[in-house]
Amino acid sequence: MFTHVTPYAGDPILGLMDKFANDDRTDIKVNLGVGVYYTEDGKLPVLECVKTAEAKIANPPRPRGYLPMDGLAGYKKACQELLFGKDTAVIKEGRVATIATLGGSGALKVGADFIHEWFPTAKCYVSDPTWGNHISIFEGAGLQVGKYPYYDPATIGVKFDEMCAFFETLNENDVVLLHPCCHNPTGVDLSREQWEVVLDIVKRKKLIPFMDIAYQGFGDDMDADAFAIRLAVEKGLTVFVSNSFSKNLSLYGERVGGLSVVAPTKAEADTVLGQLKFTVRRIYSSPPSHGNAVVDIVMNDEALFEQWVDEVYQMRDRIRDMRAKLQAALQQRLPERDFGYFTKQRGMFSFTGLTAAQVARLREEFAVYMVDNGRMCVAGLNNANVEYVANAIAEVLK
Ligand SMILES: Cc1[nH+]cc(COP(=O)(O)O)c(/C=N/[C@@H](CC(=O)O)C(=O)O)c1O
Repeated sequence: MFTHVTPYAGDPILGLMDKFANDDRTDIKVNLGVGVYYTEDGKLPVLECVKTAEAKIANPPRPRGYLPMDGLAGYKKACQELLFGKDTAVIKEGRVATIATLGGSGALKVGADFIHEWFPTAKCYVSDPTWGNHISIFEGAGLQVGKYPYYDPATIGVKFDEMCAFFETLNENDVVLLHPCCHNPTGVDLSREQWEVVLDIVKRKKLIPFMDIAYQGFGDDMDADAFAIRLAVEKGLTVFVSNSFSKNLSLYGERVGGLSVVAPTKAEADTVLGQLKFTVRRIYSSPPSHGNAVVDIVMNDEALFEQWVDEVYQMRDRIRDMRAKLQAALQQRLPERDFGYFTKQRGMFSFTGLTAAQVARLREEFAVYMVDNGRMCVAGLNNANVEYVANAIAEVLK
């Protein structure tokens, strides 16, 4: 019956979790693979603000009825205010259609399905490289997916002129998938000046910008990290924004994300919201109640919101500290090389330039796990393992 079905090769990122868990070497093993924040003690944190919210949810116990297809109103309000700014015109004018989704992944899927249904000739273009699941999700929704020039290993920067020239060749309603901050996997972002240029091209060519922000707060700060999103609104663009609370609320398994679509008019936003709800209904019907409740409580209580922002910045700063320490440790071991990219790159990841063979040696000889493309999740480093990791990288680079 299923003999024609192709075996699944496994996911290059999530597959590492299983390999790491099954690695029974007892001395030291370091997980720099999946984009998850670990504390200095190497543990997944439960944020204080989340503990408070969960205590409220637990007492008195709440029934777990179906949520609306688009999620709790407070959850949607939180997404909009984080992405577009509190009390902004676009929100007051009712031009943002927002739904709660099953993580950022669910937001990308609902958005991709919506685009394929209502813009059937649209193709999707992702940065080269990008988060691998971007390609799978949009192809799975039926869109053809291409790549636009992005990362330049020679400069450890962006192939900006090539990127702009490529955008000039695209057709009306083609989708360009953009990382507003903390680019995955490179950690290399566009400057504010470059965003101005790119979004002017997007506007003139009538492209559909789809901005995927999964690390808000890990770059500079909550508002600065949303600069590109707010600039798109300022330029009068229709923009799709997928957001994730997996990392900045450390709620990976609760599947908390959002999809927002900024429309030209309230009437169009309302129509889009209806179709987004219909798309949710026919994929997973409604979002999970616990994650929705946690986000609603944390984001709409002033004190808890402030506490949350502070906890995110503590995570951000610890990652920055680890970037500096690893860079110094490697520079000391291999002074002839330039490891400046560790502190130039931002967010959770560093694109090391290590080859797949070198990554394999790190895993096999040193039990240091990274994604095959050389991406390192810096949040897996701590003061107990950073020297060990530097030794291992220095060895495979010799
Ligand atoms: C850019 C980006 N967008 C969306 C997601 C999905 O997040 P979620 O809200 O959990 O559905 C991730 C997850 N990235 C990490 C984990 C993964 O691959 O799923 C990663 O890159 O390791 C991203 O890195």
